[in-house]
Amino acid sequence: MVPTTTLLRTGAVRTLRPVSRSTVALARSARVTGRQFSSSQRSLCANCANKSCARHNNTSNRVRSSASTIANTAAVKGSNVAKAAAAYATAAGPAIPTEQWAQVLEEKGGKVQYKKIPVPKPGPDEVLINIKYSGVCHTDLHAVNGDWPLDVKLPLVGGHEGAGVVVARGELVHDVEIGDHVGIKWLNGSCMSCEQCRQSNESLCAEAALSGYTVDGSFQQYAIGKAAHVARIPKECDLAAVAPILCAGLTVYKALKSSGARPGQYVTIAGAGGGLGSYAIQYAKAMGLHVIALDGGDEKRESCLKLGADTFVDFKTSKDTVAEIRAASGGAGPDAVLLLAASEKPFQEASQYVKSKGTIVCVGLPANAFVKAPVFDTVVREINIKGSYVGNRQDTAEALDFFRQGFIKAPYKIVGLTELQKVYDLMQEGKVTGRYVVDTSK
Ligand SMILES: NC(=O)c1ccc[n+]([C@@H]2O[C@H](COP(=O)([O-])OP(=O)(O)OC[C@H]3O[C@@H](n4cnc5c(N)ncnc54)[C@H](O)[C@@H]3O)[C@@H](O)[C@H]2O)c1
Ligand SMILES: [Zn+2]
Ligand SMILES: [Zn+2]
Repeated sequence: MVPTTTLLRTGAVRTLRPVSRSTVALARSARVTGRQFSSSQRSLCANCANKSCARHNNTSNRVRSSASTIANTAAVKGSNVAKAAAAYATAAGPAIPTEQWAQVLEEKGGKVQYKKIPVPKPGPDEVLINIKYSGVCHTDLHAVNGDWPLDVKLPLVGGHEGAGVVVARGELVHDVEIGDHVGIKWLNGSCMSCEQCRQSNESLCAEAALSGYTVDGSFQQYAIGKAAHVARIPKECDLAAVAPILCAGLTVYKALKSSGARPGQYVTIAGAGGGLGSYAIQYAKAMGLHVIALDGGDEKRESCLKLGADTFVDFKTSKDTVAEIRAASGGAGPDAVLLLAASEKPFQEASQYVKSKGTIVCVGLPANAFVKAPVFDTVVREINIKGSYVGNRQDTAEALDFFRQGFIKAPYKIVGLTELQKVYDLMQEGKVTGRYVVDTSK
């Protein structure tokens, strides 16, 4: 064991308690940044919806737009030449290679392999995205381990927090331009016509395609997304910093909304030092909540308090987490609990400390786990227990807007896509604080 450096978004390098050599190696190779965006980078076109803005009126974009217009017009005419032009509206866009680097999982429980694979072509209602950065979520590790009761595509390119630039689009896509910044999120596509889709519960669609699970995701340089579902990323947002919003940020933002917690109330966040947890602290603070962070170890304590948590409870050293959480919320217990950990214990404990009439939101997905609550308490204390699963397209837009406004500055560490396996190894050991983001160019 040797001392390591833990690099947080501030860019400060601090010596913390000893951790394993793999942490050291990864930390050394990580390019660390917490920069969201500088004011000079803010463009005039807030989210590039304004097609008459200066950015859209530059020559190259005019050429690209006219290329796609020709392609779309041609598609309507239906000639063979026209169809060929329409199928791949890249005329003035960047050259698209036929091969690319990707991390591929060949077998359940195996190691990911960094190798060259073909660049996919978008279908009529899809876009091809040059992925620049992708966050690494614990869900990606569940996919590798195959520990959920849901089949994984094999071979698989994982990843569902991919931020990049549109380089090609199918002939039915009219509202995403080549050059737009978009994100691959967990929900890659859904049928858009079933009852759940009609009610904006797209993640509950029986036909849902899941990025990096049932379809290839963002641990590759070029990924496909359904145009209707890709996240629209404002151009002023740094693509590395915004990547974790596409799952971690979106998921915890929606879960906080589902909890019904109001400004001034208390929320306990279990798993607060991890990826989802770090973002949950920031969203909760931006919503005016008091935050009680629950996680283990000094590195996570320091990170949670730095991100704005009012109290930290250490599940590894506390003699009575229930009593500590109650005390931190003034005795009555927190109004809301977000269960974000990938372990079962917090799911068994939350009903003991949540306030009467409070809400427990289950988000983490530990394998083979159960939620436990005494029926008597649940009834006479009117405890609400619910699940929350990512978010819909509107939740995505709202979560991104919190980020765009500068409220969300959780720590992330950038490493090359080549180092994905090392990130999985650290995550398996519970040693990831905040989020790792992979750079697909390295
Ligand atoms: N519901 C959804 O839509 C959704 C979306 C994304 C991720 N997830 C799931 O959420 C879980 C967390 O994902 P992540 O990327 O944040 O993982 P992560 O590994 O980054 O963080 C998990 C955190 O939980 C902490 N933890 C472990 N045991 C604990 C305990 N007993 N008490 C308190 N904290 C404990 C760990 O120390 C770690 O900091 C995963 O199971 C993932 O699959 C669900
Ligand atoms: Zn995720
Ligand atoms: Zn549907």
